[in-house]
Amino acid sequence: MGSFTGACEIVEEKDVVRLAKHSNRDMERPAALKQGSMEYDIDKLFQSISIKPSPSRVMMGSSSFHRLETSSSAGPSRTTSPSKKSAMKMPFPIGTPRSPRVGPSDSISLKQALRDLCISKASEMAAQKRLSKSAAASPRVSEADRIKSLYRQVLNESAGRSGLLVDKGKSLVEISLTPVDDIPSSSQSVPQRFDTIETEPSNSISEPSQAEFLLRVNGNSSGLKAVGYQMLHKSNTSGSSLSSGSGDFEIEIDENATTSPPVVIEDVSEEIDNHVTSPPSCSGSKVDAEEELDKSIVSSALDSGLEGNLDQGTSSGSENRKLVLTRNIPRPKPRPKRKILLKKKLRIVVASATKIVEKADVPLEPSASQLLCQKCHCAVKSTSTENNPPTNASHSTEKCSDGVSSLSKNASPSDYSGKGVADEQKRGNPTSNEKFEFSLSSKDSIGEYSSSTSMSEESNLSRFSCGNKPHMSMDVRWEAIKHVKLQSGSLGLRHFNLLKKLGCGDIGTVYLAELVGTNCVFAIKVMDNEFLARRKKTPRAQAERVILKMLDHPFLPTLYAQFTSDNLSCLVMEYCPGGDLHVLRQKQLSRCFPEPAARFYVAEVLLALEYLHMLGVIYRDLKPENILVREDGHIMLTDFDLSLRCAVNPTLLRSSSPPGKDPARMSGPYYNTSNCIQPLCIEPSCRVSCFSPRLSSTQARNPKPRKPKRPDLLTQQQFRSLPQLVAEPTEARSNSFVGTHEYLAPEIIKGEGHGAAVDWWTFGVLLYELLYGKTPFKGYDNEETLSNVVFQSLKFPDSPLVSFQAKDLIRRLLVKDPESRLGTEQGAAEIKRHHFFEGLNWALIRCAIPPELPDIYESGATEATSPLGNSNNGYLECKAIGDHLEFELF
Ligand SMILES: Nc1ncnc2c1ncn2[C@@H]1O[C@H](COP(=O)(O)OP(=O)(O)OP(=O)(O)O)[C@@H](O)[C@H]1O
Repeated sequence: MGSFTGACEIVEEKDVVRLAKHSNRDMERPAALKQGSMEYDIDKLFQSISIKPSPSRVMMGSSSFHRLETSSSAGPSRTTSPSKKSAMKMPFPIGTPRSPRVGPSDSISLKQALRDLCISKASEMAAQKRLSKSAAASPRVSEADRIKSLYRQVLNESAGRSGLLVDKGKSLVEISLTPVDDIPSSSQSVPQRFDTIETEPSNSISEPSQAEFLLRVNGNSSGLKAVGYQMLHKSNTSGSSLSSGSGDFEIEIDENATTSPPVVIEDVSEEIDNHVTSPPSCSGSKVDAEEELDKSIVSSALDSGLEGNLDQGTSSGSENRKLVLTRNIPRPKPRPKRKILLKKKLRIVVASATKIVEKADVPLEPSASQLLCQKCHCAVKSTSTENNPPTNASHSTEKCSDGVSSLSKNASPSDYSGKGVADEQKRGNPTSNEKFEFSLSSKDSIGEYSSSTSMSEESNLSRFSCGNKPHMSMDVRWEAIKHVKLQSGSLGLRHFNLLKKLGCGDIGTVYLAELVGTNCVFAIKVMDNEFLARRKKTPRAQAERVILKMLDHPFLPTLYAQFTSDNLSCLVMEYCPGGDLHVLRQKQLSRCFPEPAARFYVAEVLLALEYLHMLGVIYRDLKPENILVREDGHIMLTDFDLSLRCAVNPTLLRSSSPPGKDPARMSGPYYNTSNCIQPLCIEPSCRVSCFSPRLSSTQARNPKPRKPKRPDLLTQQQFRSLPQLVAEPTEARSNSFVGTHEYLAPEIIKGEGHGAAVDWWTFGVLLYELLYGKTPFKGYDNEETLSNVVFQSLKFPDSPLVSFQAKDLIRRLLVKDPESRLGTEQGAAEIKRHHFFEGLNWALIRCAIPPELPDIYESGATEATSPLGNSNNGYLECKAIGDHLEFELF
């Protein structure tokens, strides 16, 4: 292009327009050219060009023109030249501008030709420019596209999840995000954030005509996303919801809720709207443009009145950061009423979430989750130290008919011996886990597993494995154990001073132990794994451990930790200083409990059994020896190695004849019609007597229908006619020969298969023993005892005097046919309704004053002997050999 002496620029369209606009000259233009068209503009431009070419120059111009034409068609040299900055700019040879009217006609035709060329070139370039503009996506276009695509994404997501209606045509979402450095890509993060909102129950979010989501998060940028999610999630779990009928949602999330005052959030949607629709000030690369957009939208929101600081790199925890999700649909100006209402609702959501965090954070530093999980993790962690992790000791679910020595109804009493069972076992019951072993005394537990409708060892446990023990959550012993674990990494026997041997059972020895450096005492059950394996009792130990992990009930033991030290499996449990009911009964005058005391104990046992059954655990080893007395005089049912785990299917019974009217079960004259078992009748007082005076016998014989004290309370009759939820393993069956001779249910002895009803049989035996000081079918020896259980009818001694109600309950429980036994059909609820428990406030029995308080064992940490120490006060049968402990377990 050096042939041209001068250069003008064909400038961009708008400049041309500007030029044309500002030209004061009266220019000729072809009539065909439309004003405002490009041709018109070029023509106008050329009118301002004065060309006076010499012939040579004309030639040159022609050749140049030719070249120009060529290049315009093919354009390799020009368009591909790297030296050209822009295809938009084309040097063009011109001379000093002169009037177009001056000059010969050839110059006019040249001018005309040039004008035509320029028009076509300009059109071409304008087209190219348009193309390149759209490809490069000018910020303004990209904003709109991006926002639209985000909106579509969001709406699609939300529509898919919560059934929100998507009005693609009208709705537009502007999403202003927190600092860009938090969010790598807005298109990635936005749906995620929105998702957290949409995880709320769909029915709680109604489609608003105008919706505005405003999340404010106080916190640093790194934690922002997680906190936001977590809190929303928690608010979800807390049952609160984001709801709006009006369309405005405002959520304030304050990470430092305790320190930061609530922030007033104002409506910024309008400002954001304005910003989005106005072109950004400048643009660099596409990414820059998007970042800029994000920043500018947020800053626009801030400028418009939002409090806070969006300093991206330097924000501190105390600074407020805002996360604005605005779903913006054209709407009338703000409606403050709605907003206030919703703000309140949503604050509740966030407040509840915050509360959870605060609560979790309070007790101990490093984190809430640590504390929350500690209660379960203490066991979990200890498990990790186990040398022998639990194996799957699942029992088959099929019914085994030959698993035990089954006694036919015609069998002679002499056949009722454990030997037969043992022989059967030896013959090889493939489903049996354990050999039958004779109990040494009629009160020793018999443990022999056969088949059963039980669950696998660890199956169904996951829901408990991370469970807390809410009723013991304030127990300092959790903290003590956690502290030791944190310090030492794991818990072991070395952390305990063994103070005293509490008792020795079939599978282990129980010690009173003090956690070193604390005043916390525990009962540690120590089991020798080798011994268990040799005696094939490992499954029993595992069963017990699994069940203990599940429990969280005031009348059942709390398992604080479990670990294996030196091949010794240890269960760290709550210590009961009151001994067991067997010992306690021996201490009573005439070796039996007064009826109120017996009623108190069996009532608590009944609640424990009910809970176990609901968990799908059939206890199977009820006896006074396994009922321990806590420090506060209440009971604790222990020893689960013979328990059976099985599935429990809660069923809703709707009976036309209320259970209380069942003639087979409830026909006794004392069967009460007013026992209060519904929570509505609970009186809100603590330390109440859980027994109220019974009806006098005349009253009882002629029970009058009682008026409910309050009209809003259901009468017992009405209550009974309501559907009843039965969550008992009523269908469970086992053929194992387990239990204690004097307590064995007839169906176990007969080997007919047994279920949860065995616990109601043993419950009857227990009540009998507590009241009479002996079991009902005790024979000269075990054989005779078993025979009596199956054949002998129930008799009551003349002394001590026991109420009719007590005898009636015992009679109904000690029904030999399990199908007719009280409790078989509806579980504990049936038994609770018996007249014997009339007036008992079941819900508050744990607050009732127990019959007696035990003498508390003074642990005396200083007197205690550590198993690793030198001194031995005679309590312990263990000694330290280096780092190892030697136990005399049995
Ligand atoms: N938490 C506890 N607090 C106080 N004493 C306890 C505790 N747990 C168990 N004991 C005592 O230890 C003795 C043996 O405990 P346990 O019954 O658990 O052993 P076991 O081997 O399972 O017995 P079993 O032969 O009945 O299966 C019990 O008689 C009881 O007196």
